[in-house]
Amino acid sequence: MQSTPPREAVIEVRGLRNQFGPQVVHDDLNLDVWRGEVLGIVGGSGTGKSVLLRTIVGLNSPAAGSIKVLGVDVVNGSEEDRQSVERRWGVAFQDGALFSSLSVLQNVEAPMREHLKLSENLMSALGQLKISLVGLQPLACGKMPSELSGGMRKRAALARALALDPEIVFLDEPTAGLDPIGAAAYDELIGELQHALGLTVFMVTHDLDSLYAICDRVAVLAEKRVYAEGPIEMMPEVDHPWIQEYFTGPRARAAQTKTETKTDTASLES
Ligand SMILES: Nc1ncnc2c1ncn2[C@@H]1O[C@H](COP(=O)(O)OP(=O)(O)OP(=O)(O)O)[C@@H](O)[C@H]1O
Repeated sequence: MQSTPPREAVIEVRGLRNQFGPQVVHDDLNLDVWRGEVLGIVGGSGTGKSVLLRTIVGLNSPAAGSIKVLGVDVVNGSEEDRQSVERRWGVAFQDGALFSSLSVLQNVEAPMREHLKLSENLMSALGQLKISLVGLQPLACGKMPSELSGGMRKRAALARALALDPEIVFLDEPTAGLDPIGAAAYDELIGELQHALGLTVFMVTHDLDSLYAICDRVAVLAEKRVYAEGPIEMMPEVDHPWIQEYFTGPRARAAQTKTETKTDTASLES
């Protein structure tokens, strides 16, 4: 009998507290993210989803607690350790946060320029590869961020997040502002990349379609902590008003039906 290999936590958050003045956003928050999973972070508006992401990637200093990413303490560890682990993750923010004065290719090259010593030719070739990996046409390489559609900007941000071949990708509201077809295409892309590259994906989202389509697990923020975590199918059983409303409401039912129909069609085709 084959035994399942033990799960490896690539992110370990313990006793996290985030506070802005008198406002406590997180209090004793704990979370594990497993290697290779797509984890969806959900919760009502203002529950601190983005703050959690920003704290893990070092853009916000917590009031208390520890965070280990790939075994490195990114809160209390040395700057050197932090920098070494930073290269092993990529982040794509909601609005893309691309450098407006750089072309798409230059944006994707930027992390390589900062962290690697590569020739211009190699950097350009790798940049073009990442850009094609996210489904953008070669023509997009020379465009400026202001010349891109919202969906293209998100893909360009993803290409930049993939620049250093990361093990973990953080996505903040990746499908926000996309039309349903664009959002579904983006979900598919994330799913494909996750399988092909063995990525761990930490995704803050409000999008129920994404949660049903690509997330292995969800973690729900409520009451200043991770109130519930597990496969999405378990969420309707959680006794919390927001979780009940979110996961059993008409939008959740529609998203679930959509995924079931897609799975049925796929199994008929195979
Ligand atoms: N730098 C900051 N200074 C002060 N307050 C902040 C700061 N960053 C976030 N907050 C507050 O922390 C709370 C959580 O913010 P966050 O953006 O993480 O919420 P969210 O769950 O991502 O919300 P949404 O779903 O609406 O995007 C909010 O009340 C916000 O105003």
